[in-house]
Amino acid sequence: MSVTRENVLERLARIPGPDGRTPLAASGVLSEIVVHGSKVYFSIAVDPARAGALEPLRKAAEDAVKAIPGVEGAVVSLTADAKGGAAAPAAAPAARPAPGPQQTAKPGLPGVKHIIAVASGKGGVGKSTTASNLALGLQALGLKVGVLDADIYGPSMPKLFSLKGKPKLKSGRILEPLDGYGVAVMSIGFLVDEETPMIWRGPMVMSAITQMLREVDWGTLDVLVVDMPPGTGDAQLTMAQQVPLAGAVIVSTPQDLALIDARRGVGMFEKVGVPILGVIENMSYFVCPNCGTRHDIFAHGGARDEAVKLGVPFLGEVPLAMPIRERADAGLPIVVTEPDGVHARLYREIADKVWRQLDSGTVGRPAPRIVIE
Ligand SMILES: Nc1ncnc2c1ncn2[C@@H]1O[C@H](COP(=O)(O)OP(=O)(O)OP(=O)(O)O)[C@@H](O)[C@H]1O
Repeated sequence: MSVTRENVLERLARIPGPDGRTPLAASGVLSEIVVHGSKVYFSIAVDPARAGALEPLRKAAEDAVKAIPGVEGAVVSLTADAKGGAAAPAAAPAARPAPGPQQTAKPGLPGVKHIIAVASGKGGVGKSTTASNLALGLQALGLKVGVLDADIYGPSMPKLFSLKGKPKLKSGRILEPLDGYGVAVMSIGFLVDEETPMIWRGPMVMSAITQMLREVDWGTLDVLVVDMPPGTGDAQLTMAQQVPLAGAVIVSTPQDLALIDARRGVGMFEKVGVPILGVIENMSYFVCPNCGTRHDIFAHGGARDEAVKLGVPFLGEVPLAMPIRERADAGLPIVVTEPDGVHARLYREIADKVWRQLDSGTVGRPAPRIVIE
């Protein structure tokens, strides 16, 4: 028998919702219900302050759905609703600037000092490669670092950190991150088959991210780097709103089209009050490995100009270089496997600029321009 959304709602009508009276199915807190073959996925939006108390409700809903004939698996998670987020206790990192106009106070992660996003307006600009090398660059500064692969549609961290296998369950629902060159890594790629991510949409994406953020034992971290899904659509906006971000790094290539998207990325974070830590120009130029001649294939310098125009810091240029691609694709990130090379140095310098802002609490403010009259 094939399972339908109605079967699921019928079961959920028998369980009292978060107020203890209204049936869960009618309480207006359910996300879209996704039925994929014999598996069912949905989330329940709750006030984060009540998340612990409502865990039995989550479990009851999951068990009820699993009991439907034909259902082989169900994943039900609690997700923070916007109203609840605003009422949540203010445990955000100390260095965090005052929330912007549309930003709500989101509970921070215990033990994690700063959470930063690495984002791009469009796909394929090297966001994940940059995120992994930035994380390792921060580690090279002597910091404790984690990476959360939130690119739910195309998780790359398992490959970039050469990690396979499933995270161990620590206690209850809490997972242990995997260790990639000393960095704590969590990715949806560790948890689901390659085929599965495509069905995660809208609220489901948020629910998966919330779980990976809050139900993982991150330990003590100076920085948690979140590799965002590319683009500036609803999923990205929701994530930027829900994750307690100290700031965002935007990766762009220098072409006009990529820059338009990068500008949208900056706009998206600013809209939700997340400061921009800066822009990185990736694939900025190409140095011929044979003759050493430099070629500005994509019209170099566009991202620096754009950063100046937008009034956000410019963090640095990373060239289009075969060793970066070869090592990234082989799971041997250049910052750790060629630490004395010119590329590792570039990433460390970028990491240093990011860390200085986080550590000094001057996030998102560009360096003052010195004018000589
Ligand atoms: N500076 C660079 N020099 C050479 N190759 C690079 C550089 N940065 C990234 N690449 C390569 O470009 C490809 C895309 O990079 P990556 O997967 O990091 O991009 P992305 O923006 O995260 O993509 P997606 O949006 O698809 O997740 C990879 O093969 C990667 O090795």
